[in-house]
Amino acid sequence: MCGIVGVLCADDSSAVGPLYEALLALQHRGQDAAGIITEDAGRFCLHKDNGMVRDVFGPAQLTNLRGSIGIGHVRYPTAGSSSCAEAQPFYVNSPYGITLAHNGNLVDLPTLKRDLEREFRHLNTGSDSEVLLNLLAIELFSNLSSPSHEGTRSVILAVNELLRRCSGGYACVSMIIGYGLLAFRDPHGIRPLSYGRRLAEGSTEHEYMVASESGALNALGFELLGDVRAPRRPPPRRSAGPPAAAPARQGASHAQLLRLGRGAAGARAVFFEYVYFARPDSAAHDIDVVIPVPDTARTAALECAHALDIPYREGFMKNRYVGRTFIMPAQGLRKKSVRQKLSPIASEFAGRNVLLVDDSIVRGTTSSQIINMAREAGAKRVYMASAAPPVRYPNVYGIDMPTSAELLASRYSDEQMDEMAREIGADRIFYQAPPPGRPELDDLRASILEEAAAQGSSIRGLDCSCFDGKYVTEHVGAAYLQSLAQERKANRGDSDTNACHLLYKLDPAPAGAERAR
Ligand SMILES: O=P(O)(O)OC[C@H]1O[C@H](OP(=O)(O)OP(=O)(O)O)[C@H](O)[C@@H]1O
Ligand SMILES: NC(=O)CC[C@H](N)C(=O)O
Ligand SMILES: [Mg+2]
Repeated sequence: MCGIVGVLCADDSSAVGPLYEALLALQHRGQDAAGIITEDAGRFCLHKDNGMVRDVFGPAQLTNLRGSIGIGHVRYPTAGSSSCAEAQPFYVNSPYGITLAHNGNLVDLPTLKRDLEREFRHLNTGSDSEVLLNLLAIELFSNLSSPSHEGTRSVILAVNELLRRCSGGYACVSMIIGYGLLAFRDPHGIRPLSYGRRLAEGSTEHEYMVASESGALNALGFELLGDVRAPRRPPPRRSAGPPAAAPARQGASHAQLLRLGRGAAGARAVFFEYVYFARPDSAAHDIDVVIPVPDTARTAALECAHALDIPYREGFMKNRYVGRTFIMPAQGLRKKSVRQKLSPIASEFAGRNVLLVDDSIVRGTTSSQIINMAREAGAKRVYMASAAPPVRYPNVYGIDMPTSAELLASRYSDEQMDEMAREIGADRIFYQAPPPGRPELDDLRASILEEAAAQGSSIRGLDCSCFDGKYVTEHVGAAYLQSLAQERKANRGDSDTNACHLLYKLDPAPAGAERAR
């Protein structure tokens, strides 16, 4: 998923504080690497590395990040490797200085890389975000050097051209030396990006923030102004409008940031950005207790228990020092971390029939471990429920699940649920499903769109490709998915090696930290 943030403060204020705090608020979107870049008197100050935000930034690093404007990133790798060379933001020095942080995934990467080679750009990593930055640089160069395209307009033209060239899911924040802060999203609006403002302390001037989630804005006291709009469709070649994005020029009116695009109709968010509720199931008669799989599933489990009228109990203690397992980069690490993260409270399981509720089952790593733990703790029968429907198709837009082979549900049809339950050790498995006669994803769509509208979001459609295999962009067909699978096979060893630094960080901290109190 990755988390991105951009901050534009009043001239004499420092951007690094809000950037750092926003990254902490977005930490759950990426645990692999973190980075912040600011601009100070025409120079970029950058610090990035592998690790969690608190590990990457100490007082010394934060002090060096001077300036009133900056962008930041927390990374969950979906392209290239986990190497710290691919931590973000990325930077190029021509035209001017440009830096970019990206959430999402580009499809058709080989073609874009070939194009860049032809245009004499050097790529130093396997990251698709570096490709995006170089495309932006090329387009800025051709537009900024045209005498008829001045300032903001030339930046908008450049972004429009980039949108035309790139397929996939991408939400980006960028800084251009001498121009300011820029934010844009892919034409389908697959990845989220919100923006807001607050009054600078002791001043009547506003400061602005763009972030992957409105939660980061709320946490820092920014008033939510809306989503960064996705253009209605990929704009035609060399067109000036509608603008997809606008820069906030340093020294110029901050209000320019408000012109962050038009025409959000059709914006399409990916369902994984939302938590939703499971419906009661007819098999509720012998369930004694509903137990959530912390953290994300709590809301779904609570609603499920309420609807089934069965007691809700917190049956797992969560180790607060272990992060999200699904976004860890290697299967061995994910498996080990589920055990480190959750431990069963025996009295909640002993002699009971339990319904474990999770928000989703993807590879089945969490469910198989959790079910095992529930049995070890003395549960009589263990049922497993997923608030999301079966995840059967790869995600190519910024979630690291590029092959169907690794997805538990892809190995079983709707008629083979008992076999699937056996694979993960459950007595039965339940998925969110529509009432008879209703199209499969209707309820799910309706509930997410209702909640999004209540939050003032402009989302009108959802990318449900993981459930139905329908991809909204071009280039994603059987051949493309096949090539991703081959690439994944070739790179598997890589990702396990790169996970070592995370194992190191996860292991020693918890016990020591607790004892120190
Ligand atoms: O079937 P899997 O491949 O295991 O993936 C699904 C699990 O991963 C996520 O949890 P995660 O530990 O990442 O985060 P959380 O603490 O927010 O629930 C999600 O909430 C499920 O529990
Ligand atoms: N999860 C993401 O959004 C990843 C961004 C980018 N594709 C990377 O791998 O760094
Ligand atoms: Mg979970």
